[in-house]
Amino acid sequence: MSEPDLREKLRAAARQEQFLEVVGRDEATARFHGHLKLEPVGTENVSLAESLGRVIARDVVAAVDVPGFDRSGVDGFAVRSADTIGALEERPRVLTLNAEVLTPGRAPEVTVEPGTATLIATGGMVPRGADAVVMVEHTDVIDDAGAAVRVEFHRAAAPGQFIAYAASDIARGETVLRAGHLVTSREIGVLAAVGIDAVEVCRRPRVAVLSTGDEIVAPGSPLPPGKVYDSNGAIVAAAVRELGGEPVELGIRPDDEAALIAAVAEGLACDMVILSGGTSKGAGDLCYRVISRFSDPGIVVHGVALKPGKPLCLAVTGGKPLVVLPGFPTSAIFTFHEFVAPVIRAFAGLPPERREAIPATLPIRLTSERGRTEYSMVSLVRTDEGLAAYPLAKGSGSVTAFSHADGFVAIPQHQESVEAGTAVSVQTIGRGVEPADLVAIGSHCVGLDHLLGEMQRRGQSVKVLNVGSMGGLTAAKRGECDLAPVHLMDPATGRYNEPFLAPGLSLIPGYRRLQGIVFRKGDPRFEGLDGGQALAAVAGLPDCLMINRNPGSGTRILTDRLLGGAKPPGYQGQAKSHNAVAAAVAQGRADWGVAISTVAADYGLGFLPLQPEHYDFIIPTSRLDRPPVRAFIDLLAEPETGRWLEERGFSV
Ligand SMILES: Nc1nc2c(c(=O)[nH]1)N[C@H]1C(S)=C(S)[C@@H](COP(=O)(O)OP(=O)(O)OC[C@H]3O[C@@H](n4cnc5c(N)ncnc54)[C@H](O)[C@@H]3O)O[C@H]1N2
Ligand code: MOO
Repeated sequence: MSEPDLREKLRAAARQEQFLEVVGRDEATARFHGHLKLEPVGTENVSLAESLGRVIARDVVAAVDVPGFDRSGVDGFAVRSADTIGALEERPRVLTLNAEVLTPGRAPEVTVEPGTATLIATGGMVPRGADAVVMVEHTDVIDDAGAAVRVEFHRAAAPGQFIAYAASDIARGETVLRAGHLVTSREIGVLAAVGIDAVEVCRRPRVAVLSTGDEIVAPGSPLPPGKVYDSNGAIVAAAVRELGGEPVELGIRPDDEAALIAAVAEGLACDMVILSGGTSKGAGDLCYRVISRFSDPGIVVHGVALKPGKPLCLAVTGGKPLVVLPGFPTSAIFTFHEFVAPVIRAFAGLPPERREAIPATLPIRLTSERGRTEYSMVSLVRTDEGLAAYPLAKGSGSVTAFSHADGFVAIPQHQESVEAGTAVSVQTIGRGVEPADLVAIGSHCVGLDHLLGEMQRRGQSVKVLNVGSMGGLTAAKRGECDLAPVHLMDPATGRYNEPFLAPGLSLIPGYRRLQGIVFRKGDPRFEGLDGGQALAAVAGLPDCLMINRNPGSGTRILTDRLLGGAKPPGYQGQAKSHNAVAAAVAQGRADWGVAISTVAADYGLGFLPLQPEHYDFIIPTSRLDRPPVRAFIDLLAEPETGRWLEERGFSV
């Protein structure tokens, strides 16, 4: 980059387009809603079949009775019930058969006079005079040549027996569906029953969805270094559809003011425009500036005292909402659901969402930033004492924090932490909380992913929380999981996992993963050496950068042991997973690190074996006999599992 270019970028970055005024959540909602008409954007007539998934716009009143006539519920004889009083098997009543057969759809012509009966089928119209139907099973026909056909009745009939009276299901003039009702197959059945073939539904609000940023790439394209797939566009468009709207996907626009103004103007042909990214303070954050071009009234909120979601920008122009969601995926979708979804629902004719808050206990301490109400996404697991709410502490930049969450816990603006063991209220997201058959909390491994995938294929639902080996051990001690996958080396003895067992915990041996040095293939500083030689060599190479692991991780303990107190360049770096180590080496941010062989292979890296580590399963002993746990232990022992693990570079 040329010197003038650099200076220009720096000036832009330092310009600090301030948030207008950071406001609280209620204030933000009030300002936004104050400029909007929260009602359906319009209605349209659609055919009955097309009404599936739509919202009824106007109360639907039945124009006919259902059933439309007094209808027989059985195959038998229509009678006057009084004629059957006292009928018994051994003393039947005998009635004369009328010369009419009432099949469904046939209007009766003959009145059932006293002493007579008419043959009627299920669904037939009950004739005048009759007030009951007797099942054919409880009758006998007397067919003497020359005489009128007579019928013997072996049972008395109560008045009204087996007759569904006209309008007993739906009465003409009755409201069968109310405005705001979502049409499912069941509603379609009701509409059809009252003869409706077209229905007035709310028009789906059209919502333009736009992702911004030079770094954003559409899924399906190759991903150059430093670029990011557009997940916001996809999740927002799908959420719009879920809420009864029609997304109009405008795709991705670069950080270019003119292009963005044109895109927003195009989007304003819809009922609402939603952008994401570029609303904070970065050098390329121009959405705020773009939106400020639009008036009547224009921006009403820029900055909310929430985490995630601070840079949210809410505007209204000509009655249409114009929203910039923060770029970070969890911030984007969280603020979408908090501020935008209620507006889409109203535009789509849907009533406000009913939300559920359920009590749970926080198993670990949560810290929070002062000054903003912080919403921590949590995953719920069942324990003997109720639900435990595990924070999915991946931050606003994560996609999975929101997508994997069962709900969230709010930490008030002025609180800095919530202690472990605190009772919290969890606001659930979307679906209800379904307890999984098997809960695994601990260290992640692709081998375990395979095993759990197999469990799922066999019909057992699984839930996995990757919190590291230590976190898994603690969860097992507290009875929060069925299994804790761990690889903890005792620094004193070099033994794995077993030294960490506590009373009430059992150890099920898993498999071994080969730990070693990962490096870029062809690097002459490593090629041809063995692990030990490489470790000795790097200590003396000042330009050979290491990427280290976080203290407390099994790999860090091993690395420290093998380095014997040496601290090669890069020792202070702290990647949190095998994959993060491999990515740093593959991308040249570091030259070497310690990771497992399977991950080295996935990243196309060179690998110098150091030693195997034991990846085992700690299981609360009280849960050993749970059928899903037994099934998991059995699966581990299957020869096919062993073969799969060996193929992937693990040893059993
Ligand atoms: N100096 C400050 N920096 C930041 C502040 C601040 O107050 N001062 N606020 C932080 C907060 S809080 C958030 S949230 C983010 C939001 O920033 P922007 O809304 O401007 O978003 P970008 O910078 O464009 O992107 C952030 C992040 O998200 C990725 N991204 C963007 N669009 C998409 C997409 N469509 N799909 C997937 N991922 C996307 C983008 O690549 C960035 O990694 O700012 C903090 N910074
Ligand atoms: O508001 Mo940002 O969403 O804290 O990360």
